[in-house]
Amino acid sequence: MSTVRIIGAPTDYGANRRGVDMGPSAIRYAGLADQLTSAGVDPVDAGDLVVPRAEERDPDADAPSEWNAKFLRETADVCRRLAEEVDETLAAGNVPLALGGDHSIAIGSLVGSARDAEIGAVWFDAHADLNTPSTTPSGNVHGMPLAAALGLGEFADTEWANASGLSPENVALVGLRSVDGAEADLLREGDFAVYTMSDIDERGITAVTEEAMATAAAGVDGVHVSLDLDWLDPNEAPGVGTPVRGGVTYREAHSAMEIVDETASLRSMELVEVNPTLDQHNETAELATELAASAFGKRVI
Ligand SMILES: NC(=[NH2+])NCCC[C@H](N)C(=O)O
Ligand SMILES: [Mn+2]
Ligand SMILES: [Mn+2]
Repeated sequence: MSTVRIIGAPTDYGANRRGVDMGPSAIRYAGLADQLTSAGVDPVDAGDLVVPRAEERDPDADAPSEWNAKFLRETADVCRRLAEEVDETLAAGNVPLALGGDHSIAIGSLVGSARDAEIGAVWFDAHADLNTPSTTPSGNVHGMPLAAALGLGEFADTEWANASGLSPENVALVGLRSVDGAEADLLREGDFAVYTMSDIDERGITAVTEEAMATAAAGVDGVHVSLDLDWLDPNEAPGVGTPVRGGVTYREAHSAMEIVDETASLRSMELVEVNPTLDQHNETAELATELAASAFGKRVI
């Protein structure tokens, strides 16, 4: 039985709306450990990383002055510690499951997962999260983690560049429907495997997810699955800070996570962007726990 180590990263530094730092608690209270147990894995809870309150900090401290990236120093600090936890979890032969927090924590998951291995990544998200401090429309780092972990643009000068055994040919983005101008250029020109909602409409979630997982897994040691809850339609997942209409349904989401399990290449995973202050009766957190269970092998019979 594999052991899944839960690591909470209660940040909201990277998001425009506060409250996503309560995600790890909400996901635990929604029954994450029981769901994982019912999936046939053994959950171990590593607790939460210590994350200072945003109120204690200056959003612009230490970042190069021309950079539009709020709380970058704080985000870097959390991600450094998360990367360490993820790396140690893998070294012990276990599977890390990080709980956000906003999506900026993915920098830490990706860097940690890729520290001693070549990895791929599948990004289930309405957004591409490929902005950099010069292309971001918002200055919110949760719109930048994939660019940061790949060392794109200004991120080439940071500790993350070349630190990671992750390259664009092994990155698949699934469910896109809100992409900024510079991100669209990157996706058109780059080596990424890109699946918009239209591709899901045309080809079906099963074919798209199978191809995404196969592309991410090709020639590498394993795949990091990053699940941003705003990937789902806001009707299913209202508790997120940047909802976008037209997302995947409840059943499509489960179907995709079942394929993640069947591909048997899952190395590390994260559940991000659950914001309890925007949720209804914790249902988005509950959904996150169910989807994790599907990804780790839960079936009806
Ligand atoms: N992880 C997320 N929810 N990202 C939303 C990003 C929104 C927008 N593209 C931005 O860069 O500000
Ligand atoms: Mn998103
Ligand atoms: Mn995201």
